[in-house]
Amino acid sequence: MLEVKSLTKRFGTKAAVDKVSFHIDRPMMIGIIGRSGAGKSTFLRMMNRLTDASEGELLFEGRNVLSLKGAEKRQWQSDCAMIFQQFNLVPRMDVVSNVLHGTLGRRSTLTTMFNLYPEEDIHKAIDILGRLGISEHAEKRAEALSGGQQQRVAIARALMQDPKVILADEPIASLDPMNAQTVMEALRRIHDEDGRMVIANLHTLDTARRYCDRIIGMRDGRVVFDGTPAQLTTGVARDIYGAGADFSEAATSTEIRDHEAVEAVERRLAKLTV
Ligand SMILES: Nc1ncnc2c1ncn2[C@@H]1O[C@H](COP(=O)(O)OP(=O)(O)OP(=O)(O)O)[C@@H](O)[C@H]1O
Repeated sequence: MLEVKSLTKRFGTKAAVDKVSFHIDRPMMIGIIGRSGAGKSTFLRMMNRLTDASEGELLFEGRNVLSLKGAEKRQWQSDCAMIFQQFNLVPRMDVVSNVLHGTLGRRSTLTTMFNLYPEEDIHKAIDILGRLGISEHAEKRAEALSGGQQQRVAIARALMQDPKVILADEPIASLDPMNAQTVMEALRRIHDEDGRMVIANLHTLDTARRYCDRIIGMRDGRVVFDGTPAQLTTGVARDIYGAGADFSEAATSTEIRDHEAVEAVERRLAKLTV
């Protein structure tokens, strides 16, 4: 289904992605983990052709997507929708119009300029918002929503393209733990219910373990781990993050904890001990 062979991207002499190879034979939810600069974003950007590869192959359903040009390349970009850490919505535009922007690839500039969307698309957008639990916000401006709700709008926009693959680049990095959980659950459901492949770059181990079927660990552009959540032991994680014996999983955790409450207690205790 997806075969990546010796995929490499160099910026000058530095290889940001260095001979990455792996094979995925069915739609799965895949987490790519690794510290900042490991090459995770560059990999996703090559996959949906935002960045050209320096070397290697990336085959999806037998087609080398790296050699696609023109209309075929645009079709591929529509087949593999991307969502980003910062949502990339139009803040002052209402939610449903933001979602309808997901159909831009197949519409003329004129109809887009005048916001002339077919009724069928409007119904589809509202149905998708309903699936993601945010249809009651359809008429609000995107900027009026919480981060987690905005990210679900971005997922809805991606779903308007009816993609085969969803690429999510740090989708929860800007969210608090509660919103992060809602967004990860939405991505998981899209995979489970629609059978779409989801590939998400994640900073945190516990999120990857909890939501993904397979985890790929990258370090300095290379794949240093490829396995199931159960195989991702603390020792392996230490290797992926290039950390020493003092490595603590908590440092990469998004577990729901009441941080503010803990900090408030710590501040109070600090005052008492002065
Ligand atoms: N356009 C670019 N020009 C030069 N170097 C780049 C460019 N894009 C990425 N890099 C370098 O490639 C390496 C991998 O970057 P990349 O953004 O893919 O890592 P990442 O694992 O996604 O990290 P982060 O989580 O911080 O985004 C880094 O050393 C980065 O500085």
